[in-house]
Order: sequence, then C-alpha cells, then structure tokens
Amino acid sequence: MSTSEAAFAGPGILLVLDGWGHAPAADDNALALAHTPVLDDLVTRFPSTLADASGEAVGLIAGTVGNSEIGHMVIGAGRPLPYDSLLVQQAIDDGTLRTHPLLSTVLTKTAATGRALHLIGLCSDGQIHAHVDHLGDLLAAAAAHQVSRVFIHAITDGRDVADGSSTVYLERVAALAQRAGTGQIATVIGRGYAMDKAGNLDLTEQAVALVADGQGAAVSSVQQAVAASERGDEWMPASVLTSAGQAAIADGDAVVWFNFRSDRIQQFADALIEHLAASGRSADMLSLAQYDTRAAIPALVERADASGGLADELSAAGLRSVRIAEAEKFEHVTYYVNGRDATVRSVEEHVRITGEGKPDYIARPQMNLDRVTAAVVEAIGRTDVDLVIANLANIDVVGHTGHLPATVTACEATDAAVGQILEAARDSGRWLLAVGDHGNAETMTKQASDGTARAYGGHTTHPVPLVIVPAGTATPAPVLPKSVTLADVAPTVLHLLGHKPGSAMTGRPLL
Ligand SMILES: O=C(O)[C@@H](CO)OP(=O)(O)O
Ligand SMILES: [Mn+2]
Ligand SMILES: [Mn+2]
Repeated sequence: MSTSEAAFAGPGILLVLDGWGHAPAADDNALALAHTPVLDDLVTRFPSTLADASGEAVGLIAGTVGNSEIGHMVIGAGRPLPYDSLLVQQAIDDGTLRTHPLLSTVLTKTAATGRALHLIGLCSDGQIHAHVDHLGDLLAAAAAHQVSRVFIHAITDGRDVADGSSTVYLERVAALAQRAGTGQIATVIGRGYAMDKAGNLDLTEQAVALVADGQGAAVSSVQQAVAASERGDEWMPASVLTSAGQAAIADGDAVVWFNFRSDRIQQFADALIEHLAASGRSADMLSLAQYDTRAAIPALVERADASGGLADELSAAGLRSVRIAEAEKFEHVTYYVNGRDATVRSVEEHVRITGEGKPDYIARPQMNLDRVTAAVVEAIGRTDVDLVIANLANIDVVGHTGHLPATVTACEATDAAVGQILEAARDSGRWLLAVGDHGNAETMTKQASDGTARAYGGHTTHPVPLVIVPAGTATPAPVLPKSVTLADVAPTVLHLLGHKPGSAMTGRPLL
C-alpha cells in the first residue's frame, strides 16, 4: 500500500458540522466573521470540495433549503431520498391527495354526522416542516365532501421564515379558505409551544388546551393575535378567535395534521391524543405524512424506503460505530443516519450528551460542546471502534436564534472543538471526513418584502464544505471532484474503511 493509500484507509471519523454552509464573505456571514483558523486551514490544506445539500440533489423540491432530517438521511443512505415534502407535493400535483381513500372515508363520515374537521399545522412556506398551501388541497377535499364546520388551528413560524411574517401567512390561510369555500382560523399559537421536541410538556400543554378545549386569549382578529405577541412569531401566545365560536374538539370530530415533518409535531400529537382519551373523547385522526407518534396515526403519504444505507453496510461488514451528539441532534446521528430506522444494530453505540436546565443559546452558544468533544476524543482513542460519527450542533442551533454575535461565538467554539478532534485523530491514526448537512450560519439576514434586511436564523440553499483529512501524510494530495452531493458521503466513508459502496447507494466514493 502506498503512503497515500494508507493515509486514506482504516478507522476514521465522520464529523457533521450542523448548519455549516458556504457563501462568500459578507457582513451577515457568521462563519466568515468568526475567527476560525482550524476550519480555514482544513479547507485550504486538505482535499476539499463543496457538496450540494439542498433541492433535488438530496431529494427535496427543487430550490428548497436543506434540513437536518434529509441531510443526515442522505449522508447515511448514500443516495438522494424523495423527502416527505416532495412526496406530498407529488400527491397534490397528481390529485391523489385530495381523493385519498383514507381522507374520503373520514370526510364522508364527518359530513354525515355533522361533526367538525380540525386542521392543525405550521402556517408558513419554509418547506422544512410544512407548506401552508398544502392546506388548500385539504380544504378543497373538505368542501367537496360538504363538511361544513372546518376549523384551522394555525401554528405560526418565525424560524424557517423571517420573524414578523406570520400575518402574511395567516392572511394566506384565510384566502385559501375563502377560495375553497370552507374553513376558518379558529386558533393561533407559536411553534415554540406547539412544536417543542425537547420534552417541555408545559409548552405542549398550552397548545393542547388551546386546540382541544379552546383555552387561550380571546382575540377578534389574527392581526390582534399577532400584535399581542411580545416574543415574535415563534412564541405567539395561545389565541382563540372569538369569531370562530366553539372550536374545541368534540367526541367524533376529525383531525388532520398537515405538517409533513414529524419530529417537532409528534410531541403535540401524542399529548393531544392522550388528552382527548383522558377526557373521554376520540377523534378520527390523519396526518399528511407519516409521524413517529406513540399511537400510530394513519398517513396520507407514505415515506420513501431508506434502507440499505451506511448502518446496514457497517453492520454487514461487522464494523463498529459510535454515534455522538448532544440532545438537539442526537436523533440525527442515530435514527436519521440509519434511514429513520430505530433499530440499534449490535455494532452500534449511541452517546447522547445532555445539559442541565433549559438551554439558552444566546447566553451559552457553546452549549455542551466541551462534553461532546470529550466523548468524541474518547471514542477516537478506542481501538475497537472503526467509525466515530458525531454531530457538532452549535453552528445550526445557535444560528437559528438569528443572533449574529452569538452565532459567531458558536462558530469559534466549533472551530476549537474541531481542532481538538483533529489532534486526537492524528494521534490515533484516523482519517476524518467533515461535512455540513445544510447551510445556516453563512447567511444571517433575509430581505423582507419591504426591501430591508431582517435577521434570519433559518437554513439556506448554499452548498456545504466537505473535507477529507488523511490519517497520515498523503502526497500528492488527491483532488476531490467538483460536482458532489451529500449522497457521496456514505460511499466515501465505506471506501475509506476499505469497503465498497452498498448496492442501494447511487453516490460514489470521492477518492
Ligand atoms: O429546528 C428545526 O426544526 C429545523 C428548522 O425548522 O431545523 P433542523 O432541520 O436543523 O432540525
Ligand atoms: Mn442540521
Ligand atoms: Mn436547523
């Protein structure tokens, strides 16, 4: 084996820097503003390229921003996977959503019994968790079945779209209802409450009480509800539109959840199901796409098969991997990298780093990075571990605050952590592949409709850096191809481990 081959063979590290996107230096580019000597050195001294992490290249609708779910799924699967947003859009375009037998059955029954239909979901066009226009099809189906009482329980965003834009989307909801000839906004609440995924049930309960029992501040218009929010769209307080009348969920009503992404709506869905059951009510429930709820909710669109990815190949080859991330991204290096498969294979170890108390990302942009890094360094030092898969969450999670100085600090903390990980990799003779899963911190403003630049903490369509650091000296350093996507990560990792890409993978090894 030549020096160069040896430098790219054997045990290694797959390091995902969450939200590490690439864009030219600008005064809203937190990564460029931050002092990041390690990352700068990485992309200049070692084989590196830019990988597509958004739109069609990963299985999303063309032009839509990447996200952590599809990013980690494609990193693991080694192929683009038609994501739920795309599958829903296809079902809308070919007419199979509004004529879906499950939907027809529920709507026919609702109309016949004079019960109400409740539509619950995020109202924005961020395309990460939901698209407000999907409501249009559901409302049209309700109208076609002559369901007369249709209540929309709107969740406001301010995270995947610019904060302060909720009025625009709520007006769009009203227009969709008017066009369909049925439906009214009954309640409004921010995603901070309705889409908590960290187990803060006190937040979830506010959304449950609002939707199930109509408990919230009485307002006479959506504008009044929006005006009452002191903490922006994300934290819009629970509001009941008095004009909506009694929109509580009664026994026998129908509920359709219209978020297509499960992770942030499932806690609410579980809590609502349990709350209704505890109060002797049962509802016919459907979800737009498949959810990972405790009780199964029949879905209108099924998930794409994501099997045959890295986890299956590692398992078949008997290669041991350790997965490490803090709570915010733990599922991403386990469940999502494994193709939304909850099976823990015998050659896998999962390390979930948790902090104390509620995180404050602006006050503590470091989050629990020191402990994540320590766990990664420890796993790197183990001779029985073939592959360490870790996610450093800070750039994305702090980026979501839209707070530029905190995000700059998060980038600098990540840089220092990567430095420590590289040193450990060198000491133990491991190669390292570092990659972003989607862009975020490289663009911290967005132009509002009035032309002004507003703080923006959401994801982007930018490509992500991908770097391969050899285990030793590699001369000459190989040049990575230019046209690369996240689907090439798993084949490259398997190649570095001395194995062929899996037969289900369409990505290719980059070396
Ligand atoms: O926080 C989330 O839910 C999304 C943005 O809405 O980000 P990510 O895809 O990184 O999880
Ligand atoms: Mn991410
Ligand atoms: Mn994110």
